Amino acid sequence: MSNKKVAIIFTGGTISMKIDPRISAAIPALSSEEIMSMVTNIDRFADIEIINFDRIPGPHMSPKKMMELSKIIKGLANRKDIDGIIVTHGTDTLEETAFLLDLNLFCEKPVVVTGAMRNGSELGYDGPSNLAAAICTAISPQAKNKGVLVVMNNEVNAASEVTKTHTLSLDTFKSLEFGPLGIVDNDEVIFYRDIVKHHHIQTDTIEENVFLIKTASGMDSTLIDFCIEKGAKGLVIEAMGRGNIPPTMVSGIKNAIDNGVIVVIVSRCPMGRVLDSYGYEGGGKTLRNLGVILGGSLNGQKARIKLMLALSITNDKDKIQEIFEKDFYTK
Ligand SMILES: NC(=O)C[C@H](N)C(=O)O
Repeated sequence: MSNKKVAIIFTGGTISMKIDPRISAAIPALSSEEIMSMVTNIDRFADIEIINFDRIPGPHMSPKKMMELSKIIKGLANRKDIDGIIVTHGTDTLEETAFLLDLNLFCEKPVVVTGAMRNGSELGYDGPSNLAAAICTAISPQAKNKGVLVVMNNEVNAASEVTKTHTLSLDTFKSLEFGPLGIVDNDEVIFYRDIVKHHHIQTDTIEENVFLIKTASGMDSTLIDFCIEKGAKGLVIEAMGRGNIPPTMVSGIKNAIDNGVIVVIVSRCPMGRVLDSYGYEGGGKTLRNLGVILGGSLNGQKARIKLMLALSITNDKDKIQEIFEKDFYTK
């Protein structure tokens, strides 16, 4: 029986880096061929097609580039000879790209995002083992129709749930609230649970004029008003707890909504969803009455990606509310 074929799109990140002795710091340096040469025995599992998209660090990734990536993946997914697709990525923004792809792709074939926490000059470079686990996932029939998956440290997580939790641990990608979907063990993927609620946003463009503001005690409306002045189309507020903000920020939210800016509320807590359960000034109920949208249990950076995609298809607040809240809120 012939091998399955996997396309690997290299975008950069620590998985592509080595330490430059002149500056004693990691920079992009490894070619995709050099990286693949360290993934030993892979020819027993799959034929690999390499696509060199870029060699940028995670913080250099942009929503525009994510959309380019999505387009390339759509093309690959339509090819009969490709069984699965892998994206290598800097871990700093990996969850944002993975989530954008998850929302934008309608693809039966496995799409897996991976990276590395240690660069090619460090002891215990984890790029090759993460790539090996990603390849095992990409060729697995069980990984079909699961949405975009993030595979690192032999854990399989859903792009819609996973977040980077640790600055240096190899075990940094966690689905804090619900746990991983599965594991890679003995070159095989084993799934333990599934995602029931998949959201999709069909678009080829992205609205970049969307800002993210985190709340902290005593903050006022200065940053919100600044975003409105700069012509923001959307605003994500990382609120406190269940979705509450300091009373001094309420005038900014009102100003934003009066100016047609779509405002989505998420929580700065790492787990749990927002709800309009508090009625005091700045509480979720007062924000809801002003017209904010509830972002469920998404973190700020993911809610921003979703709002950017939603705003590329409509400016209608009710439609965007439906995009965010369907399946998660009944009233
Ligand atoms: N581990 C990593 O990939 C972190 C790196 N700063 C990046 O995102 O490119």
